[in-house]
Amino acid sequence: MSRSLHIFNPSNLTFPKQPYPKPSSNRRLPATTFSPKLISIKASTSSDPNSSTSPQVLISNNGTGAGGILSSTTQDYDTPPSQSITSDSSSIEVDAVTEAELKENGFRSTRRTKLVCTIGPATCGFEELEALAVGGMNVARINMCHGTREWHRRVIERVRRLNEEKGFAVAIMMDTEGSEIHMGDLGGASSAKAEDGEIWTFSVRAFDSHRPERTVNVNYDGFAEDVKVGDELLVDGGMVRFEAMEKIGPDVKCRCTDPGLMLPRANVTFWRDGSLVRERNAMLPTISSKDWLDIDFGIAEGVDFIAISFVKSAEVITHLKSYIAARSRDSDIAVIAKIESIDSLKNLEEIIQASDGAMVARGDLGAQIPLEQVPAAQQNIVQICRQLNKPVIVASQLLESMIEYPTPTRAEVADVSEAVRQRADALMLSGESAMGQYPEKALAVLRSVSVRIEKWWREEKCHEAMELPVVGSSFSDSISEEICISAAKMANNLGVDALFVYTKTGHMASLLSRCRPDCPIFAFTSTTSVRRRLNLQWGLIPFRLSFSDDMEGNLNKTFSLLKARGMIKSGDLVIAVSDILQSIQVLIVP
Ligand SMILES: Nc1ncnc2c1ncn2[C@@H]1O[C@H](COP(=O)(O)OP(=O)(O)OP(=O)(O)O)[C@@H](O)[C@H]1O
Ligand SMILES: CC(=O)C(=O)O
Ligand SMILES: [K+]
Ligand SMILES: [Mg+2]
Repeated sequence: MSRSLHIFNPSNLTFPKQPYPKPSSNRRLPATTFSPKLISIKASTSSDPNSSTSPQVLISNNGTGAGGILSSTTQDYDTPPSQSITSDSSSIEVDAVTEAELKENGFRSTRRTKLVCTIGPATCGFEELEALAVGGMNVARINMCHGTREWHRRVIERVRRLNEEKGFAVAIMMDTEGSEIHMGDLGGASSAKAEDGEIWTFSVRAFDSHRPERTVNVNYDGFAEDVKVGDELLVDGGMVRFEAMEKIGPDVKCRCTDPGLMLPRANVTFWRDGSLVRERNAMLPTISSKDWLDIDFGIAEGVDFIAISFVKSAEVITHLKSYIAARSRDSDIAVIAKIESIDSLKNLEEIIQASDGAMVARGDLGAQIPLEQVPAAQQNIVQICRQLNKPVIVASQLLESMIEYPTPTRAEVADVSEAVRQRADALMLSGESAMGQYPEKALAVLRSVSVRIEKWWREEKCHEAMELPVVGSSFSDSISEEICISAAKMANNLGVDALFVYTKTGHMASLLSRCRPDCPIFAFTSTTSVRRRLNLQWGLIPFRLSFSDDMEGNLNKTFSLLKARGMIKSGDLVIAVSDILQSIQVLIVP
């Protein structure tokens, strides 16, 4: 398939304009206090290791306020990171886009699927980044395959400034290059067109300034030795194909068999007798020496996620996690395993278990397994992630034609719909937002398709009965899981407007998200970095709020702050859980 072949381009069709107002920096309003009316169902438990009491369920209907039943306090969470807790305890932080969406469309129709945008030359400016944030970008991804560290540092700085000045909580994901084979940077050209039958030279020689015509450099020194005449070369996962004709020292002469556009640093794989050749490159380390430098850069910059390319085993993830833990004592960087190689499919469960999340990196995956196997792999990865309670991103070519055209193909819309229907946590734009002509339009398509499919799914009431195995290792963890499963079920049965979760580390929020309830989940956390990280997870609307161990006080404060901003109203029905008190509370907003 060629990137340049698009049969249908209806330029008169447009997607809906941004429904959101421009973000405002006036985000804080003073609190007023009042008591909520409370119907409480409480599973009172103690996680005190010295206590032998087993959990008991107390059901009470108490219209007088929250105080009476909220007695026991548990401390089963980790100590919260000390950094970035704002001292202003009378405020709540939520971004202007979410706030506007809640006010305009109500709780029910907020978008649950999260959106990741790869930042590149088309979107690296402050205004373009702001437009993406306004358009619903939850996570900005920087790909260390491209650009310099200085370039990436400036992008990170701008996203930070956007968060600080405009109240967004856009998280930053750094994606490593990995040590797979790729082409050089095309000497600064934005792309190179290969036509059918043309002879191109793939060379391990580095070209300083002048790149000879129809010649590309390959980054792997063993390339010319490993390739055999007759092998098939796939550029960019098969977007362009060649056949190896002749080897001359460091050069391999190849004939183009499937024409198309080659992008700088596109990946290269070679196939022999219908299967991928994994000779010496299979021995290359998952994390190269350049990747380690990039990881140090990511830690120093305090990125929220590090995505590791071409993961082969769980060990590399465990190793990286301990490296990060030793280097960055108070910031907690989540490690995302990119599933894009045959080896990662073989060790899928262990890899996902060891990681903080996964990415279905369909671009490279489709160059390593036959294309027709990619959809089944995607469904399997999404399902395992959900079962193991790890966020999952579906990535690559979701709206590929929008790199060039302002409207997607019907097939692309169907593909996005399928990922939403599978209830993946997040969808990702790659070239569409990094170097495409219509980044904001592509984001608007992801947004509108997500909202539409989610609504259809709720209307159809097609809750899949997915078995959710126990993921926690301690008894206290199991209690939290049961509470979240029950709270989500109650929320669906009672048709409540929102689930509230007060969480220090974000764990309780992720357990609720895993249940994929009908209503949105308002996640209150006291830490800015936890708030940003929760932005990757399905259905969570993360707020920053300082809260105490007194749940009655927390609820009063939250209701008054949200009411004052018009984000909830009297009579709304809410279910609240927390990692402070192991209970489920059903509340009517007073
Ligand atoms: N920082 C950047 N500078 C220049 N171009 C970029 C940058 N980031 C992305 N791009 C362009 O956008 C395209 C798509 O981006 P994407 O992040 O999906 O990378 P990729 O090279 O396809 O590889 P992978 O996602 O497997 O790491 C790239 O091929 C490149 O042309
Ligand atoms: C995202 C990515 O790395 C891929 O699809 O290959
Ligand atoms: K990468
Ligand atoms: Mg890849």
